[in-house]
Order: sequence, then structure tokens, then C-alpha cells
Amino acid sequence: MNSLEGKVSDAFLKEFNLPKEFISHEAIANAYYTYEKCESMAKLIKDRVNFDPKIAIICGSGLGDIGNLVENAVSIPYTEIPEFPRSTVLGHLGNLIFGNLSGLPVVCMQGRFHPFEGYSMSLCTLPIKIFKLLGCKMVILTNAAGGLNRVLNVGDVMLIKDHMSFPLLSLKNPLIGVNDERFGPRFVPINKLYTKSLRELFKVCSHELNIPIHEGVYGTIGGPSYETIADSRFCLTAGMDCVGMSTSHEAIVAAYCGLKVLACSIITDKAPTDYEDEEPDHKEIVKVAAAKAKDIEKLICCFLSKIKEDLSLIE
Ligand SMILES: O=P(O)(O)O[C@H]1O[C@H](CO)[C@@H](O)[C@H]1O
Ligand code: HPA
Repeated sequence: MNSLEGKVSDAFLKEFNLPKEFISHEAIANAYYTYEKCESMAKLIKDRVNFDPKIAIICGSGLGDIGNLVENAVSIPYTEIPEFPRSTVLGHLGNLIFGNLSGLPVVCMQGRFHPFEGYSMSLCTLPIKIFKLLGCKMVILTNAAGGLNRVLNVGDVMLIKDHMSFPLLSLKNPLIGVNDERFGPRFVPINKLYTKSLRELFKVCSHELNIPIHEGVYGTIGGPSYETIADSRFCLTAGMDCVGMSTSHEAIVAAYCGLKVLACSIITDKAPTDYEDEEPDHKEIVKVAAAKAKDIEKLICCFLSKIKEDLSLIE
């Protein structure tokens, strides 16, 4: 029995009318963080910061410096939030930073949770539900990713227009389990997940700042191993432009909770597609992401200043 199982509420087990051995791990994990528990976590955070963020930003590997741009910042280490997961991956500091960015109230997550760390999908996406309860209207998701499409070079920014996720396609979905309609509906359409109008606005920023960007499909693999050559070739043929181990499930929970989503990748390496290609290395990935973070930071700041001019874009 894992530690979460012991805490599953009787009401949940009764609803299924089955012994808990018949319930999937995802459903059990999901049931643990009830709406009420998320509400009390959000309240605890709110009492501490006394701040109402409108936009949440999740920083990918090596991209935590975005949080350092936040003005009048109040920071809460994850370790000081009871029952909040901990960051275990290099390049993910583990702080929530509240303050203003480009004149808008934001919460910035310096460090995300990945399924390969051993966290359930619902735990990886718990922060999104808390952001919703804190009053956020949209999330900006960032990540480090390996380029598959050969038009993508190391250091490029790719705006995500769609995703394909092996975990999600194979019933590893954060929404599995008893649904609480207060968060969102049972069935969630995701064919318009990465809001087009917001992507267009991001492209305007790209032009204004003269920072060229690509637009493409992000692929999620489970990790923590990288891809074989055969995996990469398959992913490319399937339509993925780049590949990483995060983001897609966060985007789905955001859509489920009624939050708008904008997501972008920094291409930190070329996913190997030939037997002679170099091996990806996480330390190097973090280094490249940090070195190229300025472009994403400028784009996000410009994007936020445009949202500020027309808040109806995220209503
Ligand atoms: O997606 P982020 O958090 O940027 O991290 C990416 O970098 C790590 C691999 O080097 C994986 O965790 C992958 O998902
Ligand atoms: N593969 C998978 N995940 C990644 C990569 C990669 O090449 N680069 C950064 N995250």
C-alpha cells in the first residue's frame, strides 16, 4: 500500500462500491487532493501573501530566472506549503513567487513536477488547480525540449500550437477518477487548448522584439530516459516537432479548470535521430535553457503588457 492509499476517504471507496485494489492509482491519488483540500491550501497561500494573481507562469528546466523579474516579489518555498510536492530535478528551484510582471499580478512557479519524479499525474497538476482557486485566469507554460524537426535549432523558441502525449494517450491522465464538477467537467475538449488569439498576440511580440519564433507540436514522453533513435524517428513521423517530459498534462488540467493556456518551448538540444548523434545531457540542457532564457523572458513580458491592455483576452 502506498502512503496515499491509506488516506483515501471512505466516501470515495463507497462511491465505487469496490475494494480499493480495483481502483487505479491515478484515481486514488486524484481523490486525495479534494476540492476542499485544494481550497484550504489556496487559503493558506493567500493568507501568507495577501495577493491576487491573475496569471500563473510555470518555469521549465533552467528557466527559473523568469521568477527573478517579478516586482515586489513575495516568495514561498514549496517546502513551506504543507502537502505541496517538492522539486527534485536540477534546474527547478522550488519556489512560488508572487508579484507584478509587466504591470500584471502573477504567480510564478520556479520549478515544476514531472511524472518521472514518481509523482502521480494529479499531483503534477495540483498547482494548476490551486492557481485556479487563487483566482488566476490563465497559465503560461514553459519548458526545455529536444528539437526533432530539423528546422529547429538549439536556442530557438517554439510556440506550442498542439501537443501529443504518450502518457495521456495511454490512460495516464490527471483527470482520471471521480470528477468534481466544481473544478471542471467530466469530458474536456482539447482541440482548441492552446488559445489561437493568445498565440497570435505572442507572434506580434515576436515581430516587435525581432525575436523569431517557430510554432509547432510538443510531444510528451514519460522519461526520465531520453529517446532511442527509433523513438525519435517515430515521434517525428507522428508529427511531433520537439519532445520533452512535461507540459501537456498541465495544459489539460488548465483547460479543465477553465484557464486559458499559452505554452512555449526553448529548444535546448537536438533529440537524436541518427546513430552518430550526441547523447542529451540534462546539465547541458539546463545550461542552454538558462543562457537563452532572456528571449522567452522578453516575449512573456511583452505578451503580458499586451494582455494588460485588453484583459478581456483572458476572461
Ligand atoms: O519540461 P521541463 O520541466 O522544462 O524539463 C525538461 O528537461 C528534462 C530533461 O532534460 C525533463 O524534465 C524535460 O521535461
Ligand atoms: N528529450 C526529452 N526531453 C527533453 C529533451 C530531449 O531531447 N530536451 C529537454 N527535455
